Amino acid sequence: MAAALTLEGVSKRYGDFQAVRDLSFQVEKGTICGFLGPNGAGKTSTIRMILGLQGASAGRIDILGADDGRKVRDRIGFLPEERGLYKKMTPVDAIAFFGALKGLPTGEGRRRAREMLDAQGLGASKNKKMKELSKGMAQKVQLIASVVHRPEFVILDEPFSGLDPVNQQGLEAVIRQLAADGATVLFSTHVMQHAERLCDKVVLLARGRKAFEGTVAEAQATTRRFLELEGAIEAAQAAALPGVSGVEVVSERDGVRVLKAALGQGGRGQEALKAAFLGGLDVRRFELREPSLHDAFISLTGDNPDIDQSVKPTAPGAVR
Ligand SMILES: Nc1ncnc2c1ncn2[C@@H]1O[C@H](COP(=O)(O)OP(=O)(O)OP(=O)(O)O)[C@@H](O)[C@H]1O
Repeated sequence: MAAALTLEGVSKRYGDFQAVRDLSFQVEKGTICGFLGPNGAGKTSTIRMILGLQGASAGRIDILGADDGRKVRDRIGFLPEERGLYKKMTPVDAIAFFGALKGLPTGEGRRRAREMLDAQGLGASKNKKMKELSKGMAQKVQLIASVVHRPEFVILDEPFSGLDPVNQQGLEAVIRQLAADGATVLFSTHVMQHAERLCDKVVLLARGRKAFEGTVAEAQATTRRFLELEGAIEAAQAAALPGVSGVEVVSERDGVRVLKAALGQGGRGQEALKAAFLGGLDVRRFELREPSLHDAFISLTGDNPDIDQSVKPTAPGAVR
């Protein structure tokens, strides 16, 4: 499959601080790629380099056949992390305005705006002022504004942040539809569940370095299955079960613990359960669990994606 985006050995320095290190990955045409990592991992810096909004300190970027995102800006749709549309505009005007910036005639922009707002359940708000919309509605409008010109490549920086679960689901549907219509989508997030459901490929970033590139299933296969056990069981008793390579106490109440027992490579836990019952352990509940992408991230990087990795840059005069 042809690549819509290729990064080769890309790095970004802000003064003495290295935000992105030797990053290489590809996004194939027509696929959905999740760009995943904690806050501060370097996602926004990379996206800005892809768009040509800031130069790379080293390395090469090819987007839609161009060596600079600015050369193909009309073929790209971008939802920035910082949101905000002109408060006094109506959604239709705002969307048409952004379309016009990408070369879409205003009349056509307004027509598409109405159609897309209707499809997103925002028909009743079409002619309100932006400042009268809820945050979730405004975010949907901004997403529509970023894709109204039907770009070949859509880049969304943390598109799920600030949305309630219903709107998050709606956004997942929009992203799927964009790819079904032939667009290539790259979105950043630190919430692994969205990527788990949506992505053909994920690129995991930790402290500016790539920790993994591949499918969600491939990422999950790098980490082990585990048994979740509940009962009056000591961690040491669980650790002694056959095939168990490590035990974590998830919770404990009145001597009843929930334990997470990691299984060795390929382990299915039958031996451990058999030994637990034969040994008379007080097992009240057990479950064989597949690792989530979140588990895979932790095992691949040693980092928790929920923990902010932002480090204050030491360079004098460096500004975000
Ligand atoms: N213009 C800048 N000058 C100096 N340091 C910067 C600048 N932009 C980003 N950084 C630093 O680079 C690191 C990576 O930031 P970046 O915004 O790329 O991460 P991120 O993964 O997108 O996180 P977030 O989701 O919080 O934006 C952070 O430590 C940040 O403080």
